[in-house]
Amino acid sequence: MLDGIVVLDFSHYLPGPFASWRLAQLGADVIKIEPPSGDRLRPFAGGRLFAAYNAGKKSVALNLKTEEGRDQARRLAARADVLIESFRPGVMARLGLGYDDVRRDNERIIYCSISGFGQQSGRSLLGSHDLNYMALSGLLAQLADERGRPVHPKITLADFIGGMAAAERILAALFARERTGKGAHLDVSLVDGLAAMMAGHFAIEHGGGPKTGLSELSGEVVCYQLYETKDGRYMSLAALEPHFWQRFCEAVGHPEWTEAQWAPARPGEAVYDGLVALFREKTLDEWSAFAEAVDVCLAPVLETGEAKALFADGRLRHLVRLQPGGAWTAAHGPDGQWGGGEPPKVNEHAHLVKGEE
Ligand SMILES: CC(C)(COP(=O)(O)OP(=O)(O)OC[C@H]1O[C@@H](n2cnc3c(N)ncnc32)[C@H](O)[C@@H]1OP(=O)(O)O)[C@@H](O)C(=O)NCCC(=O)NCCSC(=O)C(=O)O
Repeated sequence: MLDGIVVLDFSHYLPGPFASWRLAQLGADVIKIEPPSGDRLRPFAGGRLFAAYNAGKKSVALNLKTEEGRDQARRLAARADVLIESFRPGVMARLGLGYDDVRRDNERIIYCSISGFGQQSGRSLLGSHDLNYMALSGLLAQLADERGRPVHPKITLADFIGGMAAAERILAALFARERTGKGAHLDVSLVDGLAAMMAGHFAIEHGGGPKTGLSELSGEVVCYQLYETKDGRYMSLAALEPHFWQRFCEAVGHPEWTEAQWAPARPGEAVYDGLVALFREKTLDEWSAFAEAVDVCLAPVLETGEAKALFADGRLRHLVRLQPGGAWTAAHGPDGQWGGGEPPKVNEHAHLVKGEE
């Protein structure tokens, strides 16, 4: 779909590389501009995290603190369709690679600046990371334990939501460019991505409702709840529609619970206590088999390796990649590597600039 679209990606860590990875999956040609020391993500987890989101891209190492490096970057930018950067606001302009600099040679460029708090806000110039965005957007407070303490998630949600938002804006700008012939400067803020997710919570609270969003979805009712199994694992029951709940109650031999779909999920409440006891009668595997046999919106809470196995053997839909020509194929190799092939080595594609000299 994006065959022939060239994305020049100066970004580090996760949000920008995730955005360009999504575009690469749609067929774009992504060239990473890395400092000679490489993307800051490269050293973590033996390079595996970097590999997951950078496979299929090209790497050119440029020292942008030298005139030669900046010159080469400018020449690449003059030929690119999309440029992504995620430095602190002002960094690219100081390097002579800001939007106005690049636009002079390439007025069709779609220039995407990813930042924590936008290019111009009270916090714009402060450094920040994913945990800060989750904290400030109100999202982290929604991941609290029973005592109200925020739970530190083991995945960086703002980075990925922000990366998706960046890819979404880039696609919209490419579409607009088809109609107008004009490029654009996109100001994507990672905290904004989370604010979009929080819009429903903000609206409910603004209208005098709870600060925890919709109570039907926030763990307060028996039909939409996590239950512990005999082997200490958890099942997610999400029987929101009355027909699923009724079918569940009948399938587990408790048709008398049908009327109690919205009963509170509190110890001491008869139906809740009954469900807790019921789920403890079977193991995760036994409940998983039940969930595949009976259509009631029930699914096991899986660990990483278990989930990966489900994707890998096709029982969940594969993460897919669009190949030139339009065929969809699995985006991960047999060794469990995700993203469609090997990641580039630092400066593996140096010829992309040398060829021009
Ligand atoms: C992540 C940061 C806090 C890191 O801050 P800093 O370490 O102070 O970096 P800055 O971006 O301010 O500046 C980068 C500096 O590197 C220089 N620079 C950059 N590329 C090059 C190359 N190729 N060659 C030479 N020098 C280079 C650039 O000129 C700047 O120098 P000087 O101008 O001389 O300083 C910030 O980049 C930032 O706020 N970015 C926007 C939001 C973001 O990406 N957040 C992290 C998401 S990942 C995440 O949250 C997570 O995984 O956790």
